[in-house]
Amino acid sequence: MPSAIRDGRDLDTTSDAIDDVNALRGKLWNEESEFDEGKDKAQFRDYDAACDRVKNFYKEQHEKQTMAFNIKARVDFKNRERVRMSVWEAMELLNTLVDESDPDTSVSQIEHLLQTAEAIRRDGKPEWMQVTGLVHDLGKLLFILGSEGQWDVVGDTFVVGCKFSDKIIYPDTFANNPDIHDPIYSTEYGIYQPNCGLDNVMLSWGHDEYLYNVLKDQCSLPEEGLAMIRYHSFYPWHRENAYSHITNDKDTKILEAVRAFNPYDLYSKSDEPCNPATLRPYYESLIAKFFPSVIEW
Ligand SMILES: O[C@H]1[C@H](O)[C@@H](O)[C@H](O)[C@@H](O)[C@H]1O
Ligand SMILES: [Fe+2]
Ligand SMILES: [Fe+2]
Repeated sequence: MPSAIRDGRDLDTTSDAIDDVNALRGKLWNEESEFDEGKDKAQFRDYDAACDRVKNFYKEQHEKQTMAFNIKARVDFKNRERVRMSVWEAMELLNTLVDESDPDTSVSQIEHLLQTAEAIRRDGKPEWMQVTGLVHDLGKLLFILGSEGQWDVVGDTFVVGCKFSDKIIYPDTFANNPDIHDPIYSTEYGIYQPNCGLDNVMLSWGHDEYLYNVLKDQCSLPEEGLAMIRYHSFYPWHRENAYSHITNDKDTKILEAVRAFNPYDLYSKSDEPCNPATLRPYYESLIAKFFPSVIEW
């Protein structure tokens, strides 16, 4: 393995390291993963069979994630007072949240983060991807730091500003979202140009968007790691192939990375529980390679 990847340092600044990542990308993304198949894959994300907690969550989210709300959320994000905390402190703080949108896990958030990272590590993936797994849901801190509820923090994401895709789970629950009556937002392209690319598209506000914006200038994860964070909940795109009319070639490239990450996030939910105390030294050493000791959240 090239040294820059093994050591995991300066991945965003040295072009050698970026070449190393590119050279390995094909290999990494295409290998078969070895998951503990405790639960059959078809049993995950079964929203028909989901309990009322999950159904009510999405009904509320799909009604309230309007374009107006999304603009306000971004303005509030820019103007917020920032809390300073280490990555591990953030993991511990997050542990009080029970995610109402998730039909597949009731384990604590710290366990989910460790299960994801451990599954990536077991498959021999590089350190930057392990640590991406470790932090990918830390955006749920939004709930503790100031959100309106869970509906603007967790759950799958989708595009706002154009017609809501029927590839989003429970598509009928958009019936009470005022944007479906907007003369522009309700059209296929809405405010977007054909194939403008996801960089120019507004995704529903939540833990992915928040964490991406917090970390993009405060870590040395490669572009693929940041994409895994930003788009991991964007199932209508990465699983259902929606939105090809507004995505571009750059998105097609990062889609591979997001898809490579997804099984670790989803299927590790049935793995053995992890012990945070035992794993902490290993992950603290990885955190130190990619993040400053204190992050402004
Ligand atoms: O319920 C889950 C959970 O909130 C995850 O963190 C999110 O990434 C998924 O997209 C969602 O389905
Ligand atoms: Fe998530
Ligand atoms: Fe997750």
